[in-house]
Amino acid sequence: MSDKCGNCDCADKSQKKGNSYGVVIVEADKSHLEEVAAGEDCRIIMGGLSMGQAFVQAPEHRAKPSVAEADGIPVIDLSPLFTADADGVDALAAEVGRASRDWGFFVVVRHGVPEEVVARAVEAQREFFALPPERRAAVARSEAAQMGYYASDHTKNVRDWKEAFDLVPRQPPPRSAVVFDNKWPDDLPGFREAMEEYGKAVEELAFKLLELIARSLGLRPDRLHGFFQDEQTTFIRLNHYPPCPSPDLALGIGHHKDAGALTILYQDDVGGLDVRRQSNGEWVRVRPIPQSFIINVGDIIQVWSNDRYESAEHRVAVNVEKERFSIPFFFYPASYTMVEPLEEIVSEESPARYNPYSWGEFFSTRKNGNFMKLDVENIQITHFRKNTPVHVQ
Ligand SMILES: O=C(O)CCC(=O)C(=O)O
Ligand SMILES: [Fe+2]
Repeated sequence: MSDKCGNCDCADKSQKKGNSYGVVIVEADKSHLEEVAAGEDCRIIMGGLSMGQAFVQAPEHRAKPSVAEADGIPVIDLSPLFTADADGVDALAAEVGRASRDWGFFVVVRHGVPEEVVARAVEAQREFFALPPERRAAVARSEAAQMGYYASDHTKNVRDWKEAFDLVPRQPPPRSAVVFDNKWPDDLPGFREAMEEYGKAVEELAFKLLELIARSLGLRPDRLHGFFQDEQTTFIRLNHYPPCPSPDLALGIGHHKDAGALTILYQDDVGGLDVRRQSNGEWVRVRPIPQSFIINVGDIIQVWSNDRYESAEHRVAVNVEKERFSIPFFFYPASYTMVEPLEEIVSEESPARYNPYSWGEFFSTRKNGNFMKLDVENIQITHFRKNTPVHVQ
């Protein structure tokens, strides 16, 4: 096997050439691949990625040149959490509930995560992606040890125009199916400390948000905490989207829903995150707001709430001129959690819409799916929906 990735110049030898690991070509779809003239011949290398067929989205999934910036995505000021104002917290929970129901997404400001902690993490992230390729490759993830660097993720079998570094803010016990050992780059002073500090601060915010979600569902504030107490499978991802020569064809991340409970996302000032609005199915861009986090409820909260809240589809558009950085914190429960609609929420009139599923198994299947081309869609919560035929895209 060659010592290079089959699709670009990254060091991922597991990548087979062209279509064996790229776009699933359904007969009717073949035409759009010709727009990237014969793959290799037209390669433009940017930020270590080179444009080729594997990145080409089917026409219906591409970003349109102008997507409205959403005024509609609610911006929620969390400061009532930090004053002893019980009425303020109730009103906040109601606001979080409405946003989770109508959008599945909201932006929080005055969230309590210190500005300097975010700044140090972002600085460390930029330094990491500025390292020469061999130093990034030295901390590459593998199928057996999935934390670390990679430049070859696929969403729905189309390659994403990005590189990333995954780490866990807490070490789960070794009995988890997936190995979660962090890989820290050598000679990058302050990187590990900045990430650990960031992970701790954002986890505090995650628990506060969980409490607001529980209150908004009429549950006791700490009702959901137990799922995350000791053995969380939470991880942090540092995303780097280099400038892209064909932002009309490729995406930074293809359309998807987040599988976990909550995602707490830092984005820089470039913009590119699009959310599919639930009321009309239109894509809207989330406007960058300094010192904010974007929050989305993931599939687990959709299931716990028995569809009162919906995990919204989103994607990341890229652009020709600017690189973009983001940091999602994926707040995931312990791997032994059985995910099912909460008993307080289901009733005779509103029976459970999902069969229980094991989070650990779901998570490992999803993660392992990142390493191979799948003939069917990777595992989704729709597969556990009661009385619904399995949906394969
Ligand atoms: O980079 C972003 O804005 C979003 C990233 C995202 O959706 C993800 O990593 O799941
Ligand atoms: Fe996402």
